[in-house]
Parts: sequence; C-alpha cells; structure tokens
Amino acid sequence: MKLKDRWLEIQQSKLKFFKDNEDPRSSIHINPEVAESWIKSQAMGISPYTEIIAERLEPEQLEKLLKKEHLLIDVAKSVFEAVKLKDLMFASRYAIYLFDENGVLLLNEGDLLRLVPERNSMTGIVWNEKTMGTCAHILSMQLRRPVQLLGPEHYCVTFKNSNTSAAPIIDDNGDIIAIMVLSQHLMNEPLDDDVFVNLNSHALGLVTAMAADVENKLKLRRSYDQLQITNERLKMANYTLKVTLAVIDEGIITIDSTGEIIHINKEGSQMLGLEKGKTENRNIREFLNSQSRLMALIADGENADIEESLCVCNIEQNYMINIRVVNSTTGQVDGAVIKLVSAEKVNAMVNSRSGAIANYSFDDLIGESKEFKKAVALGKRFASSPENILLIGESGTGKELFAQAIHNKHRPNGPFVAVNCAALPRELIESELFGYEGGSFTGAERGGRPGKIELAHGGTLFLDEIGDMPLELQAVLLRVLEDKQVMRVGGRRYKRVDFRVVAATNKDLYQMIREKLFREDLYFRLSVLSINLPSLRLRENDVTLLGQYFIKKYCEKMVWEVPTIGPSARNIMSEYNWPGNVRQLENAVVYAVNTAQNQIIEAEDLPAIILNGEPAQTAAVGNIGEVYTIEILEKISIENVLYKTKNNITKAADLLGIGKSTLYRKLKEYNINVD
Ligand SMILES: Nc1ncnc2c1ncn2[C@@H]1O[C@H](COP(=O)(O)OP(=O)(O)OP(=O)(O)O)[C@@H](O)[C@H]1O
Repeated sequence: MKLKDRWLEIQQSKLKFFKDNEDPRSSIHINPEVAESWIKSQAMGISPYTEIIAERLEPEQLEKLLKKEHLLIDVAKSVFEAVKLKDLMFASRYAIYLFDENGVLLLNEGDLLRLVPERNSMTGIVWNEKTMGTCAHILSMQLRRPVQLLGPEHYCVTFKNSNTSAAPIIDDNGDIIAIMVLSQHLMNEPLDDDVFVNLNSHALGLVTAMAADVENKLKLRRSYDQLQITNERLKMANYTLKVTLAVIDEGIITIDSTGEIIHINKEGSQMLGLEKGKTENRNIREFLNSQSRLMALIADGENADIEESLCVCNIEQNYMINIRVVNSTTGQVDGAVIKLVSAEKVNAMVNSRSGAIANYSFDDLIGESKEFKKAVALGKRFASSPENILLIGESGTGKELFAQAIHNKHRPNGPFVAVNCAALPRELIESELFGYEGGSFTGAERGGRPGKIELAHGGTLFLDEIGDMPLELQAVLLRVLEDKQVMRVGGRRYKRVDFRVVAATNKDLYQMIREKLFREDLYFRLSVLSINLPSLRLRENDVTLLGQYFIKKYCEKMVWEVPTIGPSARNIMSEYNWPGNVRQLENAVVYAVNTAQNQIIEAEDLPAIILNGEPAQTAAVGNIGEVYTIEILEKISIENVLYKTKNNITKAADLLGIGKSTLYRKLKEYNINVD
C-alpha cells in the first residue's frame, strides 16, 4: 500500500474512533501500540482538539532543571548545530526537540508548531501523554526504541500534518535520560509518495543517529569531566604531598631498586649535602658505608627500621632509617621510600622523655655571698668555652645545679645527661657510659643500646663523683675525650660524638692521684677549667637567705602559710657548721617548718643535731665533716609529718609522697610508734 493511502486509512479510522467510538485496534492500518495509546489518551479525557499546552514548570523549577541538565543540553545543542550545518533540512519546515524523561521540553530549534500562547517560551512545557495524548516521543519513551508517527497517528488534530521521528537517549545504566525528536510540519497532506517516503525514512535514521551522537558525546564529556576532576585532585594531592614533604623535618627519600634517588625532600637534601632538588644521577649508595645493609634489605623486599651511619663529605653521621619497600603490581621490588632521622635527634627526644634535661640556670641559684658570686661568675665565663669543667665542692654544695646552669648557658637545646659514678655498680658503668651492641652480652636488648656518652651528643655529660670511676674505665674515658669518638661494648665501629664533660667531685683528686687511685692524665683533661664551690659555712649570710628560700618553697608546695625565722633560730643557724651544706640546710628548715607551733621558727624547732651542733669552722675541701645519714633524715621527716597530721597515716603518706604500705614498712624499720 502506498504511504499516502495508508495515511488516508488512518485518518478514516481515527474519525470513526472519535465519532462512532469504533475500536482502532480492529484496523489493520493502525499500529496496535498507536491504537492502545489513542484509547488511553481518550480515557484520560484529553480533547483531540487541544492546541495549547498549559502545563509547564514553575520558573524556579525550570531553572533548577536546566542547571541540572546543562551537560545534556550543551551536548544536544552541539549536535543540533552540526545537523543544521550539514543539512539544509530546516528550509523544509523541520523542527528538533529535546525532552527530558518526564516530557519537559528542554530545547527546541527550527520551524515549530506553537503550542503555547503568543510570546511564551516553549522551554519548560510538559508535553506528555496526559497533556497531548499519543506522540512519537511519548511512545518512544514507553517502547524504549525509535518511533515514527505519521500526521493522523498523533492523537491531537494539531499534529495532523506533522510527521514525527523520536529516539531515546540512554545512559550507561540503561536508563532513558532524554528523547530527541525530529518533526516535519507539512503545509498539506503528502502528495508525492516517493518524496515523502524518502524524507520520512531519512528523518528516523537522522534522529536515531543524533540521539546516539548525544549519548556518545555525553559519555565522552562525562569521562573528560571525571578526568579533569581526577586531575585536579591529583594535582592537589601532589601539591599537598610536596608541601607536606617540604615541612617534614625528617629526610624522606624515594629511590628506585638500583638506589637511584627519584625524589628527596628539603631536609633529606640537607642531610645528604645535595643542592635542593638536584638529584639527577645521584645514588643513595654514594652515602652508604661498606657494611651497610640498606640496599640488601630493599632487594629482599623487606621493610625494616635500622640504625646506620651515612657518610656525607667524609663525615659519618648516625641515622635511624625506616625502610618501606615499594612493590610493582607484579610483586617485584620497584624501589623504596626511606625516612632518615638523625640519631642525635632521637637521642634528644629520649633524653627529654627520660628526664635528661637541665632545669636550672644561673639565675635560679640562690646566694649573695662574695664566695658564691665568685663561683657563679667563673661558671658563667667557663660555660661559653667548649672545654671540660671540673666542679669541686663538698657534698650538697650544689654541684649538679651548677652543672645544669653551665649546660643551659652553653647548649640549652642539647641533652644534659647525668651519670653518678658512685651510684653504679662497677660492672655496669662501662655499658652505661659506652652503650652496647645488640647481643653483646646476655640480656642485652636486641637492637643494642646507646650509652650515656652517645646520648649526650650535642650536649653535656655530667659525671658526678668522678673520683669513684674505676681506674680501667678512666683510661677509656680519657681516650673518648681525646678522640671524640666512642665504640659500644661489643661493637666494631666508632661513632663520632660531640659533648662537653662537666665532672664533679667532693674528693681530693690530687690526693687520689698520689695514691694511684685516679689517673693524672685524666685529671688534667678534666680540670682545665676548675671551679671550687664554697661550703655553706663560708658563705656569710647565705644561710638565712637560702633558709628563707627553702621555707617558702616547701610551704608553697604544701599550701601552708610561710613562717619567718626567729632571731634565736637564725643565730643557731649562722653559728652552725653545716657539714651537709645546702642539702642539709634544706632538710633542717623543712624539719623546722613541720615542728614550729606558730608562724615563727624558734631555735627549739631546729633538729637536735643542729641545736647541739659544733660551732662553725672552716673546713678544707674534701673534709665532709659530720653529716646526717639518709636514714636519720628520713626518720626525722616521717616523725614530723606524723606529728603535723596527728598520726593520720593516709595524709602522712600523701605528704611524704610515698604509698601507705611503704610508710608502714618504714615505721616498723625506724621503730616509730604511731599509738
Ligand atoms: N645555690 C643554690 N640555690 C638553690 N638551691 C640549691 C643551691 N645549691 C644547692 N641547692 C640545693 O641543694 C641540694 C643539693 O644540690 P646538689 O645536688 O646540686 O649538690 P651536689 O654538690 O651535687 O651534691 P652531691 O655531691 O651530694 O651530689 C639540691 O636540692 C639543690 O636544690
């Protein structure tokens, strides 16, 4: 049948459907899907003479939708443009439409049928089955395939001379996101069948191709946009990484499997003495020593944390090295990221954690006497020199405080490491001072341990009671002082160390040299700069000054009112010999504060030993004189606190800073009766 005849048949059937209610499904000329749609449209009460679409989106809704669909609209526009240029079809009353999945008109071009009142925009009208009945784009949406309708196949008479072709635009998920429509509005019914058939088949093919084009371009645009976003994110991540690496104060180096440096941060460049960013043809192997395990570990694909020295400009520096191997997707070793932290820094951290810091400065040292001020002036002067310093003074004269003050004046940022040579068992002094290599003796820590000398690198090593250092170790210490390098017990390599020794003694070292108990050469090494700390009995009015200072300090700690020292107590204190020096004075005033009944410390509040003590006398350095034993001081202190707390064990233990069970044990030990 000729198309023109079919056209007329459809027209007839439609007339019968509208006028006589004849079922269009019985006509062999009408596509059953079209017939179903007519029936549905009629059932919805749509007038076949509808010419205007009144339903449209509110302006805000439309604005939102256009914004949301801007990519689709952009792409469709570009496709429209291309078609317009290629084909001159618009001369023959063609129009192109783009609908969203709800039938909202998003875009239109060409010779349109006006379906809205004059001057109103077509964009935003809701053109669906409910508003206009059977249309090509509606069927295409329902059937999910391209659809072509001849004029009378449309439900509304308005389209009686329109031939419409529609094709769905489907996204990656298989959802219809839009419909593309190409419609030709003829002036009259088609006359020349050949021309008509040609045009019609051309239109369906074209709109299907256009929809496919939009689909592809959308996909491309989306992946391009995604790529852009990913690129932006990568750029951002790259930038953040660069900034992070630049501010990290540890060396971060990326190397390939041959050791070639691929990337290094600022700190790393400084550590390796490289000019910033100049890593071309530089290899980490250049900096490794002959026994280095670094490259072997990386080749084995092992993440490891090791301590090794790197050699930069002939100077060996010790580093804690964290190795993190980078594997390729096939599991091969591609290279590694290594983190370098100078061992010195780690040691400083360990020191600050373990309390190896100096709290006192010269300003914190109390004393106005001429003798004391002379020692302070010397200390300040010597502090700025790198030479070792020997502090000579009786026990309790403040030698450790002085050492801390010297350290804080000279190297406040370095570690202050104190070793009491008298307090350590002879066998342990060596490993304590020099450290040991892993597994060098039973019970040694796996990775070995740095000695106090290594820990003092960049700071001060305070050797208290140096006179008690065993003779054989004196020789080793002397060598370390001369060579400034140290070897751990069980180790094979020397490490460079830079530290200053402040040694202290209350013994007559010269006498010890005569008795062959102290090495003369070590003495001369240590005593280049010596300071004699005056005994308290030689420090004029410092007894009262220090006494008041300790009373205030103690009362502030206990949150008690601060008592004054009465004349009677003051007299006794200045007459007393103070063999235990400042430490003994501090203990005595603490006793007195605890004993005093009111706000004035009287003579009788002082410990008996001071009340009945020997008159002040000049004693040579090295003569310690009479001192309290620690036990006596402890017993006195416990008795005082019990008296003050009216035998309340909990409070007393609290004030003494010990546990209740320890207090009970001590009560038994010292035979103190709390009843
Ligand atoms: N000038 C001072 N100013 C303030 N406190 C001081 C002063 N001198 C000493 N002390 C105090 O006296 C006590 C003993 O000081 P330090 O331990 O430094 O003495 P020392 O000479 O090293 O003693 P030892 O030889 O027994 O180790 C500490 O509690 C310290 O706080």
